[in-house]
Amino acid sequence: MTTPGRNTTRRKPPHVLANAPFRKLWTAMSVCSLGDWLNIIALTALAGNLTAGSGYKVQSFAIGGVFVAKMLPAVLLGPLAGAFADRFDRRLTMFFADLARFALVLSIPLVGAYQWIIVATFLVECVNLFWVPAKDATVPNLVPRERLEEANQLNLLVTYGTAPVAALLFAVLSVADELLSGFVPFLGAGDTYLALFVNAFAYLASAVIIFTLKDISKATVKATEISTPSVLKQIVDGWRFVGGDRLVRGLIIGMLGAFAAGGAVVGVAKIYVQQLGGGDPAYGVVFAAVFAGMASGMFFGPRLLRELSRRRLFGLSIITAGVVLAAVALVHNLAIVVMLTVLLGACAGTAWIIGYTMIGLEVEDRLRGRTFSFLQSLARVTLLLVVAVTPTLAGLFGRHEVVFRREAVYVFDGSSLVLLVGGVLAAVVGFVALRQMDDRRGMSILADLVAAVRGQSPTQESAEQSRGMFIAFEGGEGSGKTTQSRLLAIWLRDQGFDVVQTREPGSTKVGMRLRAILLDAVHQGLSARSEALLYAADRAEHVEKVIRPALHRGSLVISDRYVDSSLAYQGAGRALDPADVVRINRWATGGLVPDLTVLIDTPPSVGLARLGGAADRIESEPLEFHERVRREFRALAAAEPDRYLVVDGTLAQEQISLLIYDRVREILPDPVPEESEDATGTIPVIRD
Ligand SMILES: Nc1ncnc2c1ncn2[C@@H]1O[C@H](COP(=O)(O)OP(=O)(O)O)[C@@H](O)[C@H]1O
Ligand SMILES: Cc1cn([C@H]2C[C@H](O)[C@@H](COP(=O)(O)OP(=O)(O)O)O2)c(=O)[nH]c1=O
Repeated sequence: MTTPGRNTTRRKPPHVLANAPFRKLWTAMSVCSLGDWLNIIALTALAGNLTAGSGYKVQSFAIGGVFVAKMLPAVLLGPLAGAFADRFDRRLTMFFADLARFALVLSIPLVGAYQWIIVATFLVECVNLFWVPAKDATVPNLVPRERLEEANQLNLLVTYGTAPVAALLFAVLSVADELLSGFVPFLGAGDTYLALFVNAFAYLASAVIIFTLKDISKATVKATEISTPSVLKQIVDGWRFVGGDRLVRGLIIGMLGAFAAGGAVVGVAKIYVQQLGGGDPAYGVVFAAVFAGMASGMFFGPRLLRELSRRRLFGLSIITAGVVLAAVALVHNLAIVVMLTVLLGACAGTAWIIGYTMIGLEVEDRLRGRTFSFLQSLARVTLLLVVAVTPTLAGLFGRHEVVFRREAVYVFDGSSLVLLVGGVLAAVVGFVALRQMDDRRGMSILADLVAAVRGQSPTQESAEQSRGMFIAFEGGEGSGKTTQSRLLAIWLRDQGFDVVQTREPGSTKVGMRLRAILLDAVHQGLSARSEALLYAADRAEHVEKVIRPALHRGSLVISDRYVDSSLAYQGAGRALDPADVVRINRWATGGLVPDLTVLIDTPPSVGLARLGGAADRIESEPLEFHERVRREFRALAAAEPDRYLVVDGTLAQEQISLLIYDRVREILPDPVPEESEDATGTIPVIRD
């Protein structure tokens, strides 16, 4: 029973950060993330600087080694650590892990040798393997179920959002390091020690925060359920499930290409920047540029070129990323490289977010979860390979100078080569992804792009671009569309054309059910919007299953009613916003427009009088409704006289037919001269 006056709706739980224990954990997470990123940047820079005197090759290998040491533990030992998190107290696990990381990172400047960087990096990552599942398993204990997604998003935000912050912080600390080197005994230019100290103290700060976090209850959620099985097993299983789906295949190939392009820059940034005369601060800036670009791509990308098909934007952004990457490789100017890197990141971020959203929206439920986890494992492995392999490859290639007529020397080194090859590969991958999943095949991408840049809707597909021809009949009730479309079909078949005669609504299996709902006089309560959507749904099915395949076969398609009926009946008749009706129908039909629309213009009083039998839902609308419909049909035809034939529906049937034949004859594809038909006796076929 409810008490009057009391708010009976369940109150929304407060924001997840209002929850003090979670806020503490999140703060610790943020600090650690910042430390992690600082760690990878500082250590790769340090590895490069320590080996600076030993030549290009050694230096490249040294940097690649740090990346490998960083990534290897997760791939090799991931599943073991999850089990550990369930068996021990999570607060203490995290606390001691933080202390261990603090000590290990602090030891690096104290030892100051390359070998120790590798060992310490490997150990820090091993410790991370305990920290992360303990943290992941703690979140569901602190946060109510309905807030879990929000918590995960915040988690993701700090995991990647701290990267550009750390990179810029690194740039600042490198400058400070250099400035202070004269006064503070421990510091020297290029030793990145200041960054490592900040990194170490971030772990210490996290340890203190975690220690005060007394509310972590004993395990109710098992970390083993959260942490993933072996990465390799996930990938193999995942591919078995999703590899057969064309769309998913295209998405995954493309997203990995985007990811790898960003990874290639990160992998060789240190040596490349050094070749361009930049020091550690510049390295920090390039690193930040990749992530800042990615973040802006993820944020702005989906808002970009709204009129362009998302699938096309996806493919195009990867191709652009590839081209930009190649430009990064060839342009040896630090400032331009930084700007291009932001652009590269933005393209990669756009592709990634569009791909992610598309998996969410278009991949069937059964496959979606697997697709996401497959993608994440694969992304991790790809990143590992890319950041580890790129500096190594760069090292193998070495450094070459190209001399142009003695005046100009162009240095082409391994890092340029790797970036160039990476760019070409990314462009190819983008191209493959586009081919795999293009939803506007046969339509010019350039024209779409130009239209989208101008904020216009994409060029509509005329059936001419496929091999067949598409004629639609429109008009009010009883105007004679059915009669005339049948006669036209007979006339065309007599001439040997392959004709598909069809109508809306109800020419497909699903369409028949929709038609029953739409025209059944019993369904009086249907709202105008659902009516418009149901007609559009019927049309989408009609276009995809009947019209488009027939056009691709080269047939002539004659449809009794098409999009204009919706504009007239739902737009004008039901007074919906015409722009909305246009938009949903463009989406439903993929922009397919008839080559010719025949409007049989008949006064409603005449047409309705011709109809016998019970009126269906729409026929029984008042006369005024039908007048509005007629006016709209006429207005549509007047706006595009080239694509319409308007005939007076009160004329005699035969007269109307002749007018229609005359007009259709003009646009018939490949008219076969009568003599040749007589001569060969062959049936004319429609070709381009
Ligand atoms: N030009 C015309 N003059 C008189 N009656 C016609 C004409 N065209 C069709 N009819 C008749 O009108 C009725 C409705 O025609 P139909 O082709 O089914 O129209 P629609 O498909 O537009 O509702 C039919 O009985 C048909 O024989
Ligand atoms: C295709 C379409 C039809 N309709 C209506 C118009 C017609 O009353 C009905 C189609 O029924 P139908 O019996 O095919 O009528 P007609 O012979 O007049 O074509 O559906 C719309 O309102 N919107 C649409 O988009």
